[in-house]
Amino acid sequence: MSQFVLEVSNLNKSFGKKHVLKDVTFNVKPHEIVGFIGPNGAGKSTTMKCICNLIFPDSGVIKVNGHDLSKDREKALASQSALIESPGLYMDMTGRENIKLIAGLRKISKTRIEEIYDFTELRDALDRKASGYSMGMKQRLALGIAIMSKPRFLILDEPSNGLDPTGIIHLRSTLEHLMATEDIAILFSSHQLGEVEKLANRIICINQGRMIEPPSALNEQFSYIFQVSNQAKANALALTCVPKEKIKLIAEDALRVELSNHEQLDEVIGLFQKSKIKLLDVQKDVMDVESIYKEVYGAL
Ligand SMILES: Nc1ncnc2c1ncn2[C@@H]1O[C@H](COP(=O)(O)OP(=O)(O)OP(=O)(O)O)[C@@H](O)[C@H]1O
Repeated sequence: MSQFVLEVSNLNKSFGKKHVLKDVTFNVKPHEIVGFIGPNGAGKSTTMKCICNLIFPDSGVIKVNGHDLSKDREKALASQSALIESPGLYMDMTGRENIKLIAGLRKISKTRIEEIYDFTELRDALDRKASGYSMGMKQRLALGIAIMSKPRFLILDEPSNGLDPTGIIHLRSTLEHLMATEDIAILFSSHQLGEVEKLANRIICINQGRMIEPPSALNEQFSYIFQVSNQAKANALALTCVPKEKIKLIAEDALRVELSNHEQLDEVIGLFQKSKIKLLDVQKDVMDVESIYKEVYGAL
């Protein structure tokens, strides 16, 4: 079993004389939510379409769940699902009929279908025609259908496009719920930088068809501020799993800790709880992604 759900190596793609993907290389690990950012025309959609086999790269290798997309297409595609551009729903059918139709084609169990009904949170609206749904409802239905066959990897191209603020908040909670309940990793592209910051646990950047190093500040997105009953003890405990330079004592009862992943967050909280340190508050340290983005890509 591969340690990655997605491996993209040296992808190149040209449209006519225009070389739009230049040696694009990155990986996605199980259970990661990776945000894919870059200005208009940078190559995000083209990369995603290559991964979904909607267009073919000129060279390079794409492996999904260890299966090479060009050599073992069926297995590679069976491990992934995608929402690219508009959700492919039947608008003159109800939400329930849309789900049942695809469930029938994919031979999905009754229990799973019930889970998907719940996942969409459409409730009574499940029996109304999809044409009357809001963008957010259509998207939840499409997401439910996308995860029905339990893919290990999900691709979302600009999932927050066209959603109002309520829809965006709902999308976030839907994706968080998805991560908590399904064995899945997600790669999503977005221009909503605030959303990327809140949703992704890693960010990858592309510019003019080339992957570029995310600025180190973006990796600090895992910084958490812990307000605790005993700062000295909490500091000593945090030092057992995080290097000294990643911990800052920022107030009498608080410390800011830069973590590498969510597992480390659980580890630190577990250590505090075991040592009976009271956690008065835990907050993700919000950073200004927009200014970092401008720094990387210049004025857009
Ligand atoms: N079918 C196509 N034929 C010709 N050029 C294309 C085609 N698809 C994409 N391109 C070009 O490839 C480049 C990358 O486009 P792509 O859609 O991948 O960028 P993007 O990062 O997704 O941008 P956006 O955020 O605006 O969606 C652009 O210059 C675009 O014009």
